Amino acid sequence: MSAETWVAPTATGAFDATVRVPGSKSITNRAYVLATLASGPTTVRHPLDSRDARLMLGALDALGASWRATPDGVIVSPLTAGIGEVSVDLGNAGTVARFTPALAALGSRTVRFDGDEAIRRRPIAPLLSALRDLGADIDDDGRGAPPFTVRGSGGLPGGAVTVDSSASSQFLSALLLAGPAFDKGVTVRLTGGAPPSEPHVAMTLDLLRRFGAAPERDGTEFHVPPATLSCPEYVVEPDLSTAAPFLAAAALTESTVRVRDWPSTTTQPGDWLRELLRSLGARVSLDAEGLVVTGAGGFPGQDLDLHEVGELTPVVAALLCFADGPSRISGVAHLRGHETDRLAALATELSGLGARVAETSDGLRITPAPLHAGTFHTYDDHRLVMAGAVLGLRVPGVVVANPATVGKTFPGFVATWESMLG
Ligand SMILES: O=C(O)C1=C[C@@H](OP(=O)(O)O)[C@@H](O)[C@H](O)C1
Ligand SMILES: C=C(OP(=O)(O)O)C(=O)O
Repeated sequence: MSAETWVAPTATGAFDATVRVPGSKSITNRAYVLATLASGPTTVRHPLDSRDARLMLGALDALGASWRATPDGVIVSPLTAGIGEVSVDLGNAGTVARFTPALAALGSRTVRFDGDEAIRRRPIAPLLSALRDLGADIDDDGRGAPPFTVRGSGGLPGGAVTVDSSASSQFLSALLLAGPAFDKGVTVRLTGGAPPSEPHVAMTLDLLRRFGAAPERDGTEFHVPPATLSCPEYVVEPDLSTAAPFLAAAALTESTVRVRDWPSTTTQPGDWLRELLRSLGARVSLDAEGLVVTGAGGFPGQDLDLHEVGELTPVVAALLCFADGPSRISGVAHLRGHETDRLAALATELSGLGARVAETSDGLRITPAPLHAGTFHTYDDHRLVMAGAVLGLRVPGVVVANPATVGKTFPGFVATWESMLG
């Protein structure tokens, strides 16, 4: 692999591999945020160590929390009071950009938030407006995206607020995660369409409960009363969305792939992959060791609404390029505000390798066609690197640009992928 490109390896036959994927980004970064609001230290075991997780720890450090690494985890100590001006680097991490501004508003520092060029295109206005309604003092340039500055005033009254979370479930999750620390807690009523990524909302409620809060939900209304949080130890599950390309590999090469430590119950959206792979004819079984998937060869085109599991779209789109007929992906208009405009990027890059892919208003239409060698550009999007790897399994000469960008969630992806193929 050169630094700039990686020729994704082609499978020469069926294989049998066992894979370990790192901790869930979404769980790790929620656990870190809640740990800073707890009354004592939290040991987060098996957390993700990646760019997004480090950006979160860097942000929490700037905001006045402290942490230290242990051999199998990170011990996070709560936020402390402090004054002065600090900066938070958001990189291109949605969880950092959306989950940490409320923490800044609860503190006493003046905090400037900014990051990569790409984060300056990702929506945040509905969240900033809800935080202002809850008492936060925030300056922004009116574009509805970073940069922005939060002037902490030592606490927030909280109370009732409405938010349109249809562009990202992270707006809602951000308000709920900070809810226990507001004087009056928070009552959030959703306006606009249903938030995407419903499992991530369930994940937020689950972690709040694990830290001792008592969130309640009644349809589109959520209530989080004030609470003293505590969770001396939290064990992070493997990231099931990171597992997606490995499971797709089993499906595409009639191989067997075991993903270790797949949880028997989880709020992660990646658990839906079990259902998808079964509908593609794969054999899927879950036992104490993990998930085992054996691919079955050809599969029909699919009509998939991915609204609840949008982050899986790049890998699923790559997989569907090998279906026996056309497929449709819908419900994911919000992917235009992800790491990149994922619908445009996937349409361009999959078409560039020979597939017939068209953008729709909320998804993609994919008509399989013989694919050929070429460069697969990745737009600083970790999940496009994973999609390129999946394509390369069946198409010799797929050159994945900027493979290192996969370090957002899995710095060891290329090495693990190559060792899976033996
Ligand atoms: O809360 C979270 O951890 C996430 C929520 C989802 O965001 P959107 O609702 O913006 O899609 C998901 O796509 C992202 O990868 C992680
Ligand atoms: C949308 C994603 O990330 P983020 O946490 O930056 O929103 C993703 O990982 O697919």
